[in-house]
Amino acid sequence: MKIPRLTDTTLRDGSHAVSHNYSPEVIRSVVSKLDEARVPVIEVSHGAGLAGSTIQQGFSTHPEFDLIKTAVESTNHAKIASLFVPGIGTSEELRKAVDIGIGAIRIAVHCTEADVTEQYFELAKALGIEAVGFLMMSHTQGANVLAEQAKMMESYGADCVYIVDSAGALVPTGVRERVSALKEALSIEVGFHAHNNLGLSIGNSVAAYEEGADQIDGTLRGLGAGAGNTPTEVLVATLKKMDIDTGINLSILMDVAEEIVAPLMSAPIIIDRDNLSSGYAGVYNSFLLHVRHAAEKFGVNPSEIMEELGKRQAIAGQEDWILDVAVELAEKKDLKV
Ligand SMILES: CC[C@H](O)CC(=O)C(=O)O
Ligand SMILES: [Mn+2]
Repeated sequence: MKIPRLTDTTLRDGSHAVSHNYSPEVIRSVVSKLDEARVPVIEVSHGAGLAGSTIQQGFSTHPEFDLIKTAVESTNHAKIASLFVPGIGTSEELRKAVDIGIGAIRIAVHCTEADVTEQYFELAKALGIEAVGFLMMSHTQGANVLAEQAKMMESYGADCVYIVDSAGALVPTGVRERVSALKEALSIEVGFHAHNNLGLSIGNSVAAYEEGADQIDGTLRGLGAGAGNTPTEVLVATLKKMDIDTGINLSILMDVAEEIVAPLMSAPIIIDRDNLSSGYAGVYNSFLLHVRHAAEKFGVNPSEIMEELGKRQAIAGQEDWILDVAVELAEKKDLKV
């Protein structure tokens, strides 16, 4: 059986769950442990990628390049990756991150927008780093559309393209169809990134692996946007049970998850009403905290906001719709009274 390459994104996707509040000390301690455990790739950046620290996405407490530098300085083996969303980040930040020492960039777009990534794949390859494509909100499109989009990324120089279940809305059959379509269409690697809104992050990651996914994401304790991600330590344990030895030290992972990451969480990530309704409606997970704030401010039910955003098929970058929807629902409620 092929051994999948695991990327731990606690220090990127997890950033959404801690309101982008990572300190250099946290970065140093988590990266050192992941490195010691021999996790091959560790992603570090604002949750929305390079230059994501904005009023719309949420400000980071510490300058992102200081955090990335700390990460690079804390590794002996692992590759440090960052996320890059075209339009949020620009070539300037990509160059700067490469100067600091990242070894991979993960270029994320809504899953029908691959054509905007060309210049960034070309730049990443010209700068000599690994370039990975991230097809966000992959549940919204069928396998053939995703395969076409992935082929575009391949033609721009991508080394791997991910099916990204941003809303945690996919079930194993949907994951299988999508991953196998990419495996068939591409000659490069295929990856899978899960969210746990339907409680399927491990099951979906295993399904992706069984369809041939070469790269799989996780986060310690599942710390990530919304319902969180595939817990890295649980994934490693599950793969071990399947006789797939990733070479990662499970006991170190369990310790860092328990002793360093769990205390960062204001509350454990559970599949509560908001997370389940978000996954069920197919709403982007990083909208969760914004939806909760808007619901509280305008006195409406977060699930209703999720349902409406799902109907409108809101995508990353359309966070301002959350307020629009909350105001409209509040007005309707007032009319009824
Ligand atoms: C804004 C980037 C986003 O959080 C990427 C990601 O992890 C996802 O879509 O799930
Ligand atoms: Mn994610």
